[in-house]
Amino acid sequence: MTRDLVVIGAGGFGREVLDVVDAINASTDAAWSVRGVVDDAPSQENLERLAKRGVTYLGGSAEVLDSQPAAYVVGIGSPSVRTKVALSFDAAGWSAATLIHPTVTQGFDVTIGAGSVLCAGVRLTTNIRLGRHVHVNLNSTIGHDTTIEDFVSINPLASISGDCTIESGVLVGVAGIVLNGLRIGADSTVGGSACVVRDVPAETTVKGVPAR
Ligand SMILES: CC(=O)SCCNC(=O)CCNC(=O)[C@H](O)C(C)(C)COP(=O)(O)OP(=O)(O)OC[C@H]1O[C@@H](n2cnc3c(N)ncnc32)[C@H](O)[C@@H]1OP(=O)(O)O
Repeated sequence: MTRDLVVIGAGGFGREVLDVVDAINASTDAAWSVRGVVDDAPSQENLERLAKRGVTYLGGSAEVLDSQPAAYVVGIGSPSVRTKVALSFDAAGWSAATLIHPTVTQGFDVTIGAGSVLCAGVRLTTNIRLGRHVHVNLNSTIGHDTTIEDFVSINPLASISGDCTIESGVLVGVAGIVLNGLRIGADSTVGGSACVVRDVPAETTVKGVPAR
């Protein structure tokens, strides 16, 4: 059955989410019908990019929240912005869609929360928990027995080892590595290409090798 979908965010990740939708539809017989994209302040360039792919710009979130509820997904990389947007759509009775690119591989006993987006080439092994509205970007890997809490963003090529806990609202930058058994505290940021070798407290930015 085809379901109506609204994508929030006309920026880079919002349009990458449209690519995930296209790939799902190509592999599963038009699972989603994209009603359009919501953005409170789209650039002219991004409006032209949407028009070029034949996707309707629906307006800002306030006006769209007044329309008939559909499934929604937030294509915004920032965990804090994504949290606010998702909570407003949830409160208005919209339902979060989970989008998994057909090239994603999953092992035994993996659960993925509503609103999450897994991009091309992501690999999850076994006994993994992903919360709500988690983004796992291109070619990232998540190891065994790891928990990724709500609203986490894992950027491309990141590698989260086994037995890790990534608390809510964390951003792991492009090609970031978290060694096994570690905990990244809520709302922290791991810099691009960092290697995390010890636990990171909440609301902390770490970068470099070893990450500090
Ligand atoms: C498809 C996509 O595009 S997905 C998006 C991919 N992008 C990412 O994942 C970005 C991840 N973000 C980062 O790595 C950021 O640089 C952060 C969060 C680590 C730091 O951001 P800011 O606090 O704004 O740092 P800022 O740019 O001011 O730099 C501060 C210092 O840290 C250094 N620095 C910045 N990022 C890094 C990094 N990843 N590793 C090591 N050093 C870094 C800078 O060189 C600078 O050093 P200096 O003071 O000696 O000149």
